Amino acid sequence: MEKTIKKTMSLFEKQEKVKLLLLFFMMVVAALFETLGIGIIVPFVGIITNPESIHDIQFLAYIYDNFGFESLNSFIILIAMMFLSIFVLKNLYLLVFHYAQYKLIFNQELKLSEKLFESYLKKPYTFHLQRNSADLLRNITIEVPKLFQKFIISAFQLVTELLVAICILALLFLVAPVATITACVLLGASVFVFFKFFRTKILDLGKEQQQLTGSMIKWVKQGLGAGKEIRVTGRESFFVNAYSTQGKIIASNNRNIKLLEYVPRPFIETVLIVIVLITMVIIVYQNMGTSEIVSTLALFCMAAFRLLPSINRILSMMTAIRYNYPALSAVYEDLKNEGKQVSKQNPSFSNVQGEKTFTDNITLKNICYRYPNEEDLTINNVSFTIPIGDAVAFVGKSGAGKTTLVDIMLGLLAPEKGEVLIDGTNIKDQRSVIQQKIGYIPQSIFLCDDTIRNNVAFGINKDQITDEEVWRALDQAMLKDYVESLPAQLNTIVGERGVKLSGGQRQRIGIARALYQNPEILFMDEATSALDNGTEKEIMKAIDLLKGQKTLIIIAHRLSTIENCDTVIEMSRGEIFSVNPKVKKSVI
Ligand SMILES: Nc1ncnc2c1ncn2[C@@H]1O[C@H](COP(=O)(O)OP(=O)(O)OP(=O)(O)O)[C@@H](O)[C@H]1O
Repeated sequence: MEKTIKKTMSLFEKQEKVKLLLLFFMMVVAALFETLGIGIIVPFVGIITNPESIHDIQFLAYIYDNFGFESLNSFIILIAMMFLSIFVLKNLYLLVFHYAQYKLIFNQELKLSEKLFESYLKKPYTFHLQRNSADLLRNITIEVPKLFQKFIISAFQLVTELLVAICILALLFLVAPVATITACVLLGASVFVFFKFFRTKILDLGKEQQQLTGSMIKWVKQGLGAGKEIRVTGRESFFVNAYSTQGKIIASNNRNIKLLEYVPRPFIETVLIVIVLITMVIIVYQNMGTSEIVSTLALFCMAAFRLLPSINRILSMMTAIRYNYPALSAVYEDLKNEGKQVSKQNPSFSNVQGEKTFTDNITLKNICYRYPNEEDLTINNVSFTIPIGDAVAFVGKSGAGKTTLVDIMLGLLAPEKGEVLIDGTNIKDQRSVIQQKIGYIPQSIFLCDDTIRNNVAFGINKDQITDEEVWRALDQAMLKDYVESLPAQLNTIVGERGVKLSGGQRQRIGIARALYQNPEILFMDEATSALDNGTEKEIMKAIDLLKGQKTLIIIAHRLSTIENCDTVIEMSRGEIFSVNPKVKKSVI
């Protein structure tokens, strides 16, 4: 319990905790209002059954005597109006309270899902190598809402209901202590037995549900992601079956949890009927006067009327909290050790070619790298220096470690041993400068379902994009003529993952994207392999024009791509096999 509260609180910042505390006080007032609504039943019924009793209540007698009431009947109308006003006030307050509660909860939900999304984007690349994106998608879009709308709201409502129940029971205790104590013992024991029995089962169901939801998202993603291959080979049913296997277990779990939420209702109802009957017997045996018996019974019936849904809710809130606890764990684990949320403002962007930031060289010193959970080193003691302004090519058989080495130079993977220096400074220590000055063209380009302009000026605010620079980059990537021929030109939407473009056009958008920011160092990881020989030659010609202005680091399988490089480094099994080899087609 303490751990759960700590975990929950760690998701909120100081200011938000203050708001939560405020909400807690509002909750206490709400519970008092609820109790007041029930508590005033006793004097009200007492006055109706015995109007003369107003003379025994000092406050009412004062009003009756001093405000010119001529008959008890007109005074009873006033009392009824007061009674109604208290109820209206109570319900208005509850409306405001619920508004404040939902406002805080849903604002926090948005904040936390943003924080989680941001933290995933900023996690080291190795984190993403080890986690399935379906689980991350599930955490942001399903677990965070579940955490707030099911876990936290249930916790809030549980506290409110508990407070209401305690206040009502305290009120009952004042009127009829013996009957109330009997009721408390019976009710407490019933709730305890119920939970003792189903506690573990509920938590296990919650955990399984979370894992299965991730699996279902994974199968949908995989099925839709491989749409073309699936249609060609007619394997749709394989994916549908895999999806529905998980779905069936989810459906059966949902049925079980709904049943567990329902079971307490008839059970508690029976217990409460027994309690009311016992209470009546106790009251009758206590030899009270008729009016007292009627008003006490009215109080008990009203209390039972309010307590029954309250206790039902307490039980279903306890089930919901337990069932949705895994959502808290998932979000907490992924946000653990995250610092404060950073500003949503994009870092300033400049693609103006000015004075060079890097002037000397890029040096790799004794780099060793091992992928997480792997035994063998993928990169083994690699050292070399690339003078700034040079064009260097990495060649070697598939799996030799070229991409891994480039990922290390990009700062995506942190070496187990050794360091990458640019102009003598470790890249770790100049991260933001490097992000501005490095361009990277990967093997396959990720395109957003957006315009060509926004895909070239990727992740840059609209007001910072210059169309001339977009055209310049498209020109360098040999795509200007094509884009000019389109009716919407730069405003053309490329479709999801660029489906409205050819493979070569997609790749060229990626090249234009890297060139748009005028990088000083350009990494190309088989960037032109999807292009036909003619287009590749043209692009390489354009890239060759950048020689001297930019440092070019190229991984390529085609001889033609690297023929103008200053240095060719041949890799084999994670090591440098030779430098400037007589490149044969077989090694590339
Ligand atoms: N995330 C990973 N986890 C474990 N091993 C990996 C991972 N990524 C790559 N490897 C392994 O590291 C080795 C080097 O892979 P890398 O992608 O660097 O080779 P490459 O030379 O770029 O190959 P290619 O030319 O085919 O792209 C391979 O044996 C590969 O199986």
